[in-house]
Amino acid sequence: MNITLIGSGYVGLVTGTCFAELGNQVVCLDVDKRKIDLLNSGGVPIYEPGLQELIARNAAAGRLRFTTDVQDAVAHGDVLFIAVGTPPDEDGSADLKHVLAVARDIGRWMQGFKIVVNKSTVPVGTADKVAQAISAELEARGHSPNQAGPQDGNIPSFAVVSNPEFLKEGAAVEDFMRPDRIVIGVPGSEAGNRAREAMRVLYAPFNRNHDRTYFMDVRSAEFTKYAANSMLASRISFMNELANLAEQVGADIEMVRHGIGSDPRIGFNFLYAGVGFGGSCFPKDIQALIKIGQEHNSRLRILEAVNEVNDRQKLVLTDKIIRRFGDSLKGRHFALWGLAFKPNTDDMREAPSRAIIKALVERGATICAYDPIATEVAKQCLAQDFAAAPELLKAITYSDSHFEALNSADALVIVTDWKSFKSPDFSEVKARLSEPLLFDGRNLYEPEAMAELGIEYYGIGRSNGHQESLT
Ligand SMILES: NC(=O)C1=CN([C@@H]2O[C@H](COP(=O)(O)OP(=O)(O)OC[C@H]3O[C@@H](n4cnc5c(N)ncnc54)[C@H](O)[C@@H]3O)[C@@H](O)[C@H]2O)C=CC1
Ligand SMILES: O=C(O)[C@H]1O[C@H](OP(=O)(O)OP(=O)(O)OC[C@H]2O[C@@H](n3ccc(=O)[nH]c3=O)[C@H](O)[C@@H]2O)[C@H](O)[C@@H](O)[C@@H]1O
Repeated sequence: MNITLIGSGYVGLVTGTCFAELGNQVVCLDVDKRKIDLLNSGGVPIYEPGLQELIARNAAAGRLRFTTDVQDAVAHGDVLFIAVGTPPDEDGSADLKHVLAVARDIGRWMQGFKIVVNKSTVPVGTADKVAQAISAELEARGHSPNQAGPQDGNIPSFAVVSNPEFLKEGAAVEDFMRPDRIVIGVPGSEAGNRAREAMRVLYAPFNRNHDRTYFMDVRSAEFTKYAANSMLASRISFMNELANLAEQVGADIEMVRHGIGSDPRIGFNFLYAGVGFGGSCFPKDIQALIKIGQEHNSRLRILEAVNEVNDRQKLVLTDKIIRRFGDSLKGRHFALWGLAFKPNTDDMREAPSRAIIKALVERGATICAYDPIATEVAKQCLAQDFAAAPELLKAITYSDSHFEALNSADALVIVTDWKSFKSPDFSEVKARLSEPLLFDGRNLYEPEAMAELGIEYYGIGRSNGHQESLT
């Protein structure tokens, strides 16, 4: 099948590359010329395990190409995926300017029948707005908009489908290739029926052992995406809130996690307490759903709390540091392991490390940070964060060795749960730190083991560390 991905970021690039891997002819379009030039010269603009090899293989096989030429990209695809960003507007609602710009581009250039697929995360009702934007362009070209069904091959007609994406960064290729489910919302029309059949064929390779596809109406598909992210984020904030209470009552959240996760109705996934959720999606999607609720006079109180708890949680580790050292951290130096919002990605969007670094540096501390992948992206993001006080940036240095980052630090602060942090040589850690002191925002280690090693250890929700000495 001929497929076009409009927007070649985390979702567009992974989706396009994976469809090419399955034998489709794929064009990835982006407005960012630097991104496309980089892709055309064999580079990959994001870090995602396995992606580079897949891109190289499929580009070499002639199944995958990259362009900034909208007309060419729209002409190529029988299926046009919209995979552009939907960032939060000032009031928290999803900003659809990129999605609607793409819809207009499609309407401006399309010939014949096109299946337009919203893969971006968008509010309920967006498919209708996309259809209106395409129709307006078609009318401007002198065509009467025809969503009903293509009788003549050259007359522009289309169906707008919702196919939200559930992949996780850091495991995007794996998640895309082995999805739990494929949600497809199709309109109830002749064009919709044709789109449904095309989507069934496109996704057939994922359904060989059992059918994972859920066909539904467009609005339910759009809503499903927000519901899934909201449910996952709620679990995390719930566990974080319980972790904070566990410290007060002398319980260990890791024990509690095992105790509840073993109930299959609850399950073990997404029950890890930590420094709060970050990334480009949970924070913005929750805000967007809250906003949708407000607009429909249906306030989502639980989600409001999920966000509030998360904002607070990003500073829980800093609070522990302040309680240990006092409010001024002038003269204190910290080693910080992990900048990315989660392991296996270089994505720094809404990363808890940004809030933690800001809070420490504003109190006078200096930091040496190490991240296996995200350092370069982090430097750019932190430059933005400190735009109003650029002199504070000097307080942050970076190391390309996690051990060297420890040298002469007053404590080690762990923010991201990269695998390579899980079993460090603790004698080396102790030798390099000026004090054997560890603030672990991801509960990577056991408090008892740390005590045996003579390391003063503070986790999240762990009563049997040194938490009591902070209160
Ligand atoms: N990042 C993730 O893990 C997931 C993201 N999503 C959703 O997918 C959407 C895309 O997210 P990401 O891929 O992370 O965004 P991204 O920011 O990495 O990529 C978006 C790309 O679209 C391009 N773009 C913007 N306007 C354009 C236009 N008019 N024509 C062509 N290209 C244009 C940008 O230059 C950028 O390269 C969002 O709605 C997001 O919520 C959904 C599931 C997972
Ligand atoms: O819509 C999206 O963009 C995506 O958002 C999330 O994926 P992602 O943000 O890439 O990463 P997650 O693995 O979900 O982690 C999000 C944040 O939650 C944190 N987290 C996750 C799990 C957990 O138990 N505890 C916890 O604090 C992570 O550290 C990270 O900061 C969802 O998991 C994907 O299904 C969805 O497609």
